[in-house]
Amino acid sequence: MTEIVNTSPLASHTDQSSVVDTRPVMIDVDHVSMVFNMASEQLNSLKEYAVAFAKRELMFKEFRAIDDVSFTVRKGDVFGILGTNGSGKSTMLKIIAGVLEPSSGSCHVNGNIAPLIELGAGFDFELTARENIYLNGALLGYSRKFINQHFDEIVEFAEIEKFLDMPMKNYSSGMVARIAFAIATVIVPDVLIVDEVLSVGDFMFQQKCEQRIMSLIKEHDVTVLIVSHNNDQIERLCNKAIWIEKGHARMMGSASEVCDAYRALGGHIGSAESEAIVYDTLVSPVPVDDQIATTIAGDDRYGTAVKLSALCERPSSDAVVLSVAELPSICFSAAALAAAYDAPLLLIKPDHIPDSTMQELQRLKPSTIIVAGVASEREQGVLAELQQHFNDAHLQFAQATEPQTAALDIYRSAEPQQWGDCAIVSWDGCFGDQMSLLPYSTLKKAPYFYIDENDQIDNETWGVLTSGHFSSVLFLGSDRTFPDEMLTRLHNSGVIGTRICEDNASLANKRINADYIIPTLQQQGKNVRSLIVSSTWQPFNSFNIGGYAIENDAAMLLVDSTNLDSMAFAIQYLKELNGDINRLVFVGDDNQFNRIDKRLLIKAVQQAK
Ligand SMILES: Nc1ncnc2c1ncn2[C@@H]1O[C@H](COP(=O)(O)OP(=O)(O)OP(=O)(O)O)[C@@H](O)[C@H]1O
Repeated sequence: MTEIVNTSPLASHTDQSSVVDTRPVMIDVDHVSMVFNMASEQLNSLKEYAVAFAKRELMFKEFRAIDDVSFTVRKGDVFGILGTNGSGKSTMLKIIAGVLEPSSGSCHVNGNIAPLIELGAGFDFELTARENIYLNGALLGYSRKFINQHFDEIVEFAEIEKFLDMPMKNYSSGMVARIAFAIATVIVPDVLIVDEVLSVGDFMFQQKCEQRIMSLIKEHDVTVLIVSHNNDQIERLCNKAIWIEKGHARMMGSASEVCDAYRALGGHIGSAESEAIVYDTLVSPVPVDDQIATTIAGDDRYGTAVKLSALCERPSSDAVVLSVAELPSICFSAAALAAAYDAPLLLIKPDHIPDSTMQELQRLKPSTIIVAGVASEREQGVLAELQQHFNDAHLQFAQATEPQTAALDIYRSAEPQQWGDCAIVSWDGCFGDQMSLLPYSTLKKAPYFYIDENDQIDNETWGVLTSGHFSSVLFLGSDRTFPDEMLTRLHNSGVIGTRICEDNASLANKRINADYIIPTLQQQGKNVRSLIVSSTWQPFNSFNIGGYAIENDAAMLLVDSTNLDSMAFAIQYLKELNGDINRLVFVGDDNQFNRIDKRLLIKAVQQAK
């Protein structure tokens, strides 16, 4: 059975520095486990609890929040703790700060600690900030005289001069974080422990805290322990880090190595085998040649479509297809229409043309504009904008907004002879296969049609498919939706029907490349050397990829970068292509593919050579 979140140590790479470190050990966590006892049934009141306790009916189940974790932090280290939600980071910090006693193992801290762990602990929210500075200072062991001496410094750092005499219950969590951080760092502690504080304040304050931490480290050699969800922050501030997952230590080492592994694997689902493939690629010594990768990304889906349009030369076309970027099926049909017209596809909102799209339209100066997917009651906005800016252009609307009727409307927006002799029939949610096919459908000028809400091909669509225009139809779906009997009927009308149905989008992607895109380009004397990397679940960046793919002899590579199985499949697939590929074009911003995702796939390309 597939393990969803892996927790075993990435052992071969755990803290393998061979240099003997002679700096004093400040924190020594030795085989620490923390077991919480939780009532196994829900008890709603103290009375219920007392009754259950008296009857000896109180049952507990053990929950191991930390499981045999060991590490040492040396003087001057800035040590980061990474891990997904609930993985045990705060519990670990509480054990180090002495707030919790470990169930087994030991934890020693050498020197005094300034713990910034639970935001608001040590404050009385009915009191003013001024009173709380003395209260919290006293709890941290500072004398009144010491606080008096440093009071202005604390207030100045926390930037709360104007609110000093306001009760703290009226403070925002960011303001509470400012005071807590200012008080805790007014002395120079031996060990500073920072939990959620850095993530609560605003950006300016976070920067100020980071600067204070850096000066404590540089000027006073303070040892710092930081927990953060933001691995960029851990990488920026820390020299070493540990990754804890569901209470287990997965990896310890230099902050940059641990952060990279966490970016590639942390919180990502997938089998242990897939994780091993991704991790081995990550740590393999193959140099990363960034030159083989390009990224095409605008500020949003509209901007990305504009970038792709601008990268394609289409001297023969003076038309533009606009599609509302809401329903993928309408956009796929519109992409096919753009291919039929040899025209660019740009994206719009239902009631408005975004600025980037408008600028590209003004650059292209089309004489025909075909708009797909604008419902009649909302069309006025788009229509008015087009009439205002493109008074002389011929405007055409395909107004239907249901996948299957919109596809027919869009098909009829071109003359039959503009279409090729192949058609594609799909269902609305089948993004991956439709994306994989885009270079082929563009090349073949193949229209996309859709099954109706009863999973049936309606009579009108069937009539178009068997009109004699098409010689072949690709069906994206299983034999439940497209049964043999239907293919036979189609065959009797002189049309060859083929089903494409694989277990997942990655397998279908590979089959579509092998059976359709690579051979079709080869027939034109072209070899596929590039892959356009698109996110499996983000079709909105990729609808007008077809024209770009054809001009660049490219096939598609669909990857879900949050899924280790998908990432491992892509790595293996690139290796199987045996060095045929020498260019990757990533479509979409960092949310689709971050620098580690890109690095992994670039390495796979280089390993294949
Ligand atoms: N006092 C407690 N009793 C029972 N369970 C607890 C207790 N404190 C923490 N836990 C559980 O231990 C696990 C680890 O919690 P912890 O707060 O250490 O995680 P974390 O990594 O800091 O999470 P987050 O990133 O969400 O802050 C969680 O499942 C949590 O519910």
